[in-house]
Amino acid sequence: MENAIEIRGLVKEYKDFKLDNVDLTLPGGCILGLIGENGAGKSTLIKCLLGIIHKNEGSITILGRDADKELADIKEDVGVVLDDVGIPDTFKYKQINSVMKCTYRNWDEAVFEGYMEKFGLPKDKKFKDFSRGMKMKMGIAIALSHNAKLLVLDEATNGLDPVIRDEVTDIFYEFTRDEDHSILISSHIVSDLEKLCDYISFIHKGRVLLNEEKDILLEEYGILSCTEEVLKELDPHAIRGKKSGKYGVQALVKRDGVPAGMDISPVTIEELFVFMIKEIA
Ligand SMILES: Nc1ncnc2c1ncn2[C@@H]1O[C@H](COP(=O)(O)OP(=O)(O)OP(=O)(O)O)[C@@H](O)[C@H]1O
Repeated sequence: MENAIEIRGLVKEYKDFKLDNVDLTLPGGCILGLIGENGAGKSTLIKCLLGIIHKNEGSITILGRDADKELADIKEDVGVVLDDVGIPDTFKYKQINSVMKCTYRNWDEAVFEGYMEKFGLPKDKKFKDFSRGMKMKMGIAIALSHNAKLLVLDEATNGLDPVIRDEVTDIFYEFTRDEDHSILISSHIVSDLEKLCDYISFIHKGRVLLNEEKDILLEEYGILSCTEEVLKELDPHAIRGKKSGKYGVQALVKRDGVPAGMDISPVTIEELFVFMIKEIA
């Protein structure tokens, strides 16, 4: 199975910010979650990927094709939801449908109508009168209605209520059931990403800190609760972050670097991220 996305040596420089030599791989049929603090560079990375902004250096391959040369063609196969859904204010369902019909060769009106109903979106309301959640749902409905092979979602589930988020999560999951459908998704709702993703990427200050299979991360790391004294005895390489509290220390540890028999509890992806970022901040 070919990779859905391959980014190599990506550099994008702004005056006060640099995406610095980013490598990222999304294997076909998988879901990759991009996690990073505000301003880490997630949207910049996604915009470079989609050719919305120009990169300074690096190569990007999407669905096996060179993004520098074949972007227009590639876009047919990529469903995109960005923070700003980008629909003109006065448009209603009918106009949106007409424009999308002209935009995408594979636009499927019946599928779009199905999502309008599923998401409870009104057909007679102007886009500007949609709530934020409704706007995001519209973006997702469009992205899913042109037979895309890859979805690129930047904060696409923000503003959705928990029930709809759960529904949308199931839809994304279904989307990648077959091997040639993949998703790149960024979100601050890390618990959703933990449920959904096969791969996790941490991005911090413009650098990719980690790009790993989720199950491997959850298996390899754990939280050790102990005293400062006990922690000092451990191999410093096994300790990836710590938090001191009233009753001792909590440390993020690599399980294989810590002696057997110590009481290590499972870690969540959110904890893993917070501990790691605090350690290097
Ligand atoms: N057009 C621009 N000109 C200058 N700097 C920019 C521009 N666009 C983004 N930046 C800077 O690039 C950095 C990364 O921004 P980006 O939007 O990629 O972060 P993010 O990880 O998506 O953040 P958030 O989680 O807050 O959405 C920020 O410091 C931002 O100010």
